[in-house]
Amino acid sequence: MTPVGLLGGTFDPIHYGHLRLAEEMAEALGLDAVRVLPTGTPAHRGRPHAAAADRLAMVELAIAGNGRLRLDEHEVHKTEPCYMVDTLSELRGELGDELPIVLFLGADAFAGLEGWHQWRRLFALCHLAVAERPGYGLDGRLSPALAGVLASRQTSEPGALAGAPAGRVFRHAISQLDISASAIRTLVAAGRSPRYLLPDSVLSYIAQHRLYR
Ligand SMILES: Nc1ncnc2c1ncn2[C@@H]1O[C@H](COP(=O)(O)OP(=O)(O)OP(=O)(O)O)[C@@H](O)[C@H]1O
Ligand SMILES: O=C(O)c1ccc[n+]([C@@H]2O[C@H](COP(=O)([O-])O)[C@@H](O)[C@H]2O)c1
Repeated sequence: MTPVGLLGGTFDPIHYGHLRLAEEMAEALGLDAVRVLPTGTPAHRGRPHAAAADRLAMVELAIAGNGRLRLDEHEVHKTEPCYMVDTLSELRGELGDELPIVLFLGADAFAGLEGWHQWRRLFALCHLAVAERPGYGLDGRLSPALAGVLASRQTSEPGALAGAPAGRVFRHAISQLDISASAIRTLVAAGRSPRYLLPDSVLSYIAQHRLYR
């Protein structure tokens, strides 16, 4: 069964690092659909700088015209903290237990996985696809628990993810783009240009709505 991809994020704002992660991981795994899931109220970090409605609008602008990327609104309208295990359980209720779901993560997010709510349950709900990210090498730096997860669950075989609904970890080296939402916010706040780090349509939205000043 062709798995469905899921890219969660605060997207404050969405940028080319996110978009290349979605595109390259989907291509590597042969996926037709990736759900792009902006979080409403993150459980794990401070309140986002832009309102949920603005982050949602920027995601819509960024993915427009890419038939493989679809907005997923499961979290963005929620005012209570969003936990991925809950979102995945909701998705399982809608998509069924058989469809493989692949959660895309940058290496920084994977390295912090133990801090996630009921993190071990994730492996019963989805696969993980972990992308290398500049400044966040994984080898030799993981906690014993996460190193154990890789040792027992890692695969470099896309077919292993299609053959089961959940439980494997696929690692893939995507284009290394040293782009972060926080660096973009810092540039905007300093009156400097973040152009070419994110789509022009998103940049225009930021300017029009005077975000991150
Ligand atoms: N440049 C990048 N390369 C690879 N993965 C990335 C990149 N930027 C973000 N990601 C991944 O995308 C997901 C969502 O990231 P998030 O929305 O927090 O963006 P961010 O740029 O890390 O934000 P911030 O700087 O505010 O922390 C996470 O899994 C993160 O690891
Ligand atoms: O469920 C959790 O406890 C949890 C803890 C940290 C992060 N997440 C999710 O991981 C995704 C990436 O987080 P972030 O902070 O890099 O935007 C996003 O979808 C978050 O909701 C989820």
